[in-house]
Amino acid sequence: MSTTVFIPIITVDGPSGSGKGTICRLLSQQLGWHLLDSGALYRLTAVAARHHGIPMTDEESLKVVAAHLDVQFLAGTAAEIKIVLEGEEVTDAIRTEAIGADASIVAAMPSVRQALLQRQRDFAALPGLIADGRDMGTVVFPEARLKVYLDASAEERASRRYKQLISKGLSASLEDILLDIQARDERDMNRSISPLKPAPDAVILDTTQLTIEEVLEVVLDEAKHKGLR
Ligand SMILES: Nc1ncnc2c1ncn2[C@@H]1O[C@H](COP(=O)(O)OP(=O)(O)O)[C@@H](O)[C@H]1O
Ligand SMILES: Nc1ccn([C@H]2C[C@H](O)[C@@H](COP(=O)(O)OP(=O)(O)O)O2)c(=O)n1
Repeated sequence: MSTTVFIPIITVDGPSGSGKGTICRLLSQQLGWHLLDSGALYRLTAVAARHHGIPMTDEESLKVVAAHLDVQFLAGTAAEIKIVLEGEEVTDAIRTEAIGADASIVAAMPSVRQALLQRQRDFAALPGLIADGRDMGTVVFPEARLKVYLDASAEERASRRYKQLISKGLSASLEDILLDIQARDERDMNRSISPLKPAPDAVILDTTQLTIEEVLEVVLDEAKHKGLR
């Protein structure tokens, strides 16, 4: 007789700059669970395509790139995960706004999403998984015990991104970032496949006026309610 092992999963979805990555890293540290940064897979597909000279319009070739991504997620210092693509470290290179925009374009292609689906599900392992993305609660892990949807005003999200870039010593324009965020929201929310939207059973949290610590506390409380800690 085979038994199915229950793997606890917390999904965290939401638009760019809502705080998903930050909260997911902290949750993964506090609970000691695995972490899936699904956005990184779409970013890596865009970077690999650029390396191979494939235009972001060529869905047939992009699907092949996504299906054969040669990537390793290596444990680095603290919560930092080192990402190696085709033997080259790309941890920072995949985080630019330009790659974010390309990722959002390839992510609207059904065959690219299909090619990455099983790879994402394979991250589920004991003692548990924190899954960060756009469709974690709706499509990839619909059985997750706790689903969180983080949101914040576009202006607040742009301001967070702006501060993040400036603190890294990069130059940035707040207006350009706001326009980029609005364009990405529009594409991610209105695509025909797996659009960004809260799962019907998601806990929706507007973080515009909340600190990172406050958001973490609410999510940890919800996890406790669901018997996850
Ligand atoms: N509640 C918050 N209040 C203020 N700044 C935040 C908050 N949540 C996240 N940030 C900051 O906003 C930036 C973007 O957060 P991030 O976690 O990368 O968002 P996402 O993964 O949703 O794109 C980071 O610099 C992070 O420190
Ligand atoms: N599960 C996911 C994760 C990301 N995407 C797409 C849509 C996003 O605009 C890009 C980049 O995602 P990522 O989470 O890395 O971006 P942000 O950190 O939120 O700016 O990938 C997706 O369609 N589905």
